[in-house]
This record gives sequence, structure tokens and C-alpha cells, in this order.
Amino acid sequence: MKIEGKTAIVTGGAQGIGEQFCRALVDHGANVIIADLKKQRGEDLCRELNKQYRSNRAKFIQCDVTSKADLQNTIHFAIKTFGRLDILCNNAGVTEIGNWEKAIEINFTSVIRGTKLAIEVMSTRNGGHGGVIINTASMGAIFPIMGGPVYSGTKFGVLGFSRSLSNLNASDGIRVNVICPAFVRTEMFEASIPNYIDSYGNDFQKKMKKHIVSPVLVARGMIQLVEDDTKNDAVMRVTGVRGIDYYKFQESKL
Ligand SMILES: NC(=O)C1=CN([C@@H]2O[C@H](COP(=O)(O)OP(=O)(O)OC[C@H]3O[C@@H](n4cnc5c(N)ncnc54)[C@H](O)[C@@H]3O)[C@@H](O)[C@H]2O)C=CC1
Ligand SMILES: CC/C=C\C[C@H](O)/C=C/C=C\C=C\C=C\C(=O)[C@@H](O)C/C=C\CCC(=O)O
Repeated sequence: MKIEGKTAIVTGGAQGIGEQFCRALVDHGANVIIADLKKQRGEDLCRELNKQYRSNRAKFIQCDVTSKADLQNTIHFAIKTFGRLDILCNNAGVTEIGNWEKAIEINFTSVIRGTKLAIEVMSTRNGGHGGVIINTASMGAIFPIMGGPVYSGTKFGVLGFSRSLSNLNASDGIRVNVICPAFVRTEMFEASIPNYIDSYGNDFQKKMKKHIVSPVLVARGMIQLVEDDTKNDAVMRVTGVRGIDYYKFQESKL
């Protein structure tokens, strides 16, 4: 998909990986809705991007992805403002620290809901233009993570759900792909270090050094998944060891 002139929503777009998604999409000429709980950070980013690109292509909307009404409102806002929706990055996520039930809602249920709502408006069967959905999972969707079993479970869920939509490309013109970063230096990662030290030992940070990637590299991967029309049902890894590559699962016999 040529990104210029297209419209994207990025959930959790105010900081971390989502922020870099927004920056990269605007840089490629997209209209971007930054959808996040954090009003101040989202509005600041929006202002900065519009100033930098001398445009009005970035918009912020306060959105709690666990609210169906907020997600619907975000999609309506994209269409009302820019006339269409082409790209959805279901990226908002949290650790399970303090509230594992909430982590399931944010990391998994909201990804399902966001995907379903976007399909309704993107589907060529409903008069939409088709599109691309990128769901942020984690390397913790491929390997179990000892410091975050619920987190890891939600990411396995995101991966399984997303891959089970591979037929949508043929039927509705929508490609669904998953991005699986290793450890990314963001606020989420910093906050979860004590948990990992508990599970993996005091030398966790030293051991993990080579596995840490920058959010900018993750955004580069996301752009590749959007631009390359052959990518459907792709599971992209972004790791310190291999950079950007694709994980191959056993072919289904069904
Ligand atoms: N940091 C890491 O090492 C890795 C992160 N990931 C995933 O990448 C995604 C982004 O994570 P980071 O940027 O690291 O985290 P972060 O904590 O820096 O940013 C997450 C953003 O999501 C927003 N958010 C949280 N709950 C929300 C809700 N209910 N509604 C709307 N927005 C909400 C936050 O306000 C924040 O702006 C998450 O899905 C995370 O699981 C995946 C692999 C590695
Ligand atoms: C919980 C909050 C913060 C971050 C969690 C993050 O989502 C979890 C990441 C979990 C695991 C990361 C694993 C990273 C592994 C690597 O980078 C490499 O060891 C793997 C690289 C390539 C695969 C090796 C192979 O081909 O078998």
C-alpha cells in the first residue's frame, strides 16, 4: 500500500512504540489519529508533528481502548476528519503488574474489538477501500516469558487471533499482520525490569542488552508491513539479534 494520503489510527500512540509508529506514518505522508488515554502527551506529539510537517495531518483523540464507545468514536473521528480509514495499528498495551485482568482487556480483548470495528468500515464488501491491520504482539507471543505469564498469554492470543483472519485479504481486501518486538526501551520496559530481575536474576539487564531494540526499528518494521502488499498473515520479529525478519510457523494442514 502506498502510504501517502492514507489514514491511520494508532492506539497507544502517545509514547513509546506507538509514538514512533505515528512519527513514521506522518513522515510517509499519512493522516494519523493518535488514540491514547494520555491527553497531554498525545496533544503535544500531535502539535509537534503538525509543526514539523507544516500540515494538519496528525490528530489526537482521547481513547480508552477498553471502551467500545471510545473505539467506535475513534474510527468515526478518522472517517469524519479524513474521509477514510486504511491502516489500524492496535498497539496499546500494558504489563500485568498490579492488575492482570485489566491487562487481558487492554492487550487482547481491545485488539479483537478494534479489529472487528475496523473490518466493518474497511471491508470492500461494505463499500470500504480495504486496508491493513497491524497488531502489536511481542516475542513473548512466540516464547513464554517467565516474568509475565498473563502478558505473554495475551500476546499468544493476539498472534493466534490475527493469524486466524488470514482469509480476510481475499474476501474483504484487508491484510492482517503481527509485529513481535523483543525488548524495547520504553516506559513499559523500564517499569517491568524489577519483575524480570525476580524471574531471571540480577544479571537480567546485562544478559538482555543484546536483545534490546529501539522503537524506531519497530516502526520501520511496521512501515514494511503496511507497504508490502504481499504481507498478509505475516509474523514479523524485531529483535536485537536478527533485526527485522519473519517467523515461519508450520503450515496448517486444514
Ligand atoms: N516495550 C517492550 O519491550 C515491548 C512492548 N511491546 C508491546 O508494544 C506495545 C507498546 O508498548 P510500549 O510502547 O513499550 O509501552 P508504553 O507504556 O511506552 O506505551 C503504551 C501506550 O499505550 C497507552 N495505553 C495504555 N492503556 C491504554 C488504554 N486502555 N487505552 C488507550 N491507550 C492506552 C499508554 O497511555 C501509552 O501511551 C504494547 O502492546 C506492548 O505490549 C511488545 C514487545 C516489547
Ligand atoms: C512486559 C513488559 C515489557 C516487555 C515485554 C516484551 O514484550 C517481551 C519480550 C519477550 C521476549 C523477548 C525475547 C527476545 C529474544 C530475542 O531477541 C532473541 O533471543 C531471539 C532472536 C531470534 C530468535 C532465535 C531463533 O531464531 O530461534
